[in-house]
Amino acid sequence: MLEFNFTPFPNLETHRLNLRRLTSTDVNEVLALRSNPEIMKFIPRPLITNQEEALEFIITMDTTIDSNTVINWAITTKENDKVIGMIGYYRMKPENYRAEVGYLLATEHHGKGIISEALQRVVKFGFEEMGLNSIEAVIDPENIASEKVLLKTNFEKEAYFKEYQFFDGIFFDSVFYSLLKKNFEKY
Ligand SMILES: CC(=O)SCCNC(=O)CCNC(=O)[C@H](O)C(C)(C)COP(=O)(O)OP(=O)(O)OC[C@H]1O[C@@H](n2cnc3c(N)ncnc32)[C@H](O)[C@@H]1OP(=O)(O)O
Repeated sequence: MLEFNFTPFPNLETHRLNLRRLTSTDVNEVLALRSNPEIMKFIPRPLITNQEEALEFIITMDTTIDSNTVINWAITTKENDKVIGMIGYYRMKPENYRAEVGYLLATEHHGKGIISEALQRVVKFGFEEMGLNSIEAVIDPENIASEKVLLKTNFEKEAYFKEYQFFDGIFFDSVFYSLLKKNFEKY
């Protein structure tokens, strides 16, 4: 079974971005991201509605990183340490050397290739540092922007599950994408 170790926290860097640990000082940015119905439209999680819930989210992330069960990075630009998005492996399947990646980004930064850039780095970390053999991403079939990000990062569409998830009284279809280590290594 694969074992993860996120201590010390792995800060990552890309051409334009820093990927760092969330701290309690990021509470307003986390609240802005997770309370925005437009950003959360395709993410089946309850909206965060106040600072207390945002702080609780940060503390939960911190605890799960400490226990090596989840890893989440705050995305900032190199010019400004303010959080503009988040990316992470939110569901681990260590017995299968596999993890599920997820991400979100503040609306004003959409369409500039930011998540593609962050994902490329996080995928590299997943294969080279975490020891993953495969990475999966689960998206809503209407989430075209997320699909484009995955395809640009060489993920392949594997399956379409009808009414796979139940959230807020509705059954949602889910599309599964994955990237295998052996295919990542080709690029
Ligand atoms: C696996 C998962 O985590 S699923 C959940 C993903 N997160 C969300 O849905 C949260 C809300 N959405 C977002 O935060 C962002 O839109 C993301 C994360 C999906 C994409 O981040 P971005 O940094 O904007 O992506 P990036 O700029 O790399 O690429 C997006 C591409 O989709 C395109 N696009 C964006 N919206 C749309 C749309 N509605 N229809 C068609 N294309 C679109 C962009 O033009 C761009 O295309 P290009 O590569 O040809 O230029």
